[in-house]
Amino acid sequence: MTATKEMIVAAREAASLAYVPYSHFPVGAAFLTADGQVIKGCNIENASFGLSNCAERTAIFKAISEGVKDFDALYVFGETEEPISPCGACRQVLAEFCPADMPVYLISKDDKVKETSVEGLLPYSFKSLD
Ligand SMILES: O=c1ccn([C@H]2C[C@H](O)[C@@H](CO)O2)c(=O)[nH]1
Ligand SMILES: [Zn+2]
Repeated sequence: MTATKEMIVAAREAASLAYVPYSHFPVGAAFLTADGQVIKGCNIENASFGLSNCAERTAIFKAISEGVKDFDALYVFGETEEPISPCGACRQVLAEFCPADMPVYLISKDDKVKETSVEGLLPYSFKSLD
């Protein structure tokens, strides 16, 4: 699988809705689902910093809460020089819901794309279900 222009644009668009008055660091995430839907999320911060939610978890929690669970790919965009690298919390949440070999495309501010996978982001992850 390779990254599509349309999905890179979707991840960038998702970042445009970020609520980031504290970090000023907008991030966007976009899932492509098996039935061709695009589900987007942005980071949403809070005055109580620890309550902030990353773009990746916003997107996946939106999907799961709408009954969408067949994911084909994830795109993550950040205003970074090199392709953005998701935090540990998001890696663990992705490992819960997405296939280990699902492609994850990480995108920089200049549209540099790094392809990895859910397992590539978090090898030997903790799971309590078989
Ligand atoms: O992959 C990432 C990395 C960081 N952030 C958010 C968390 C916080 O709002 C801001 C700065 O860390 O960026 C994301 O949403 N996704
Ligand atoms: Zn995160």
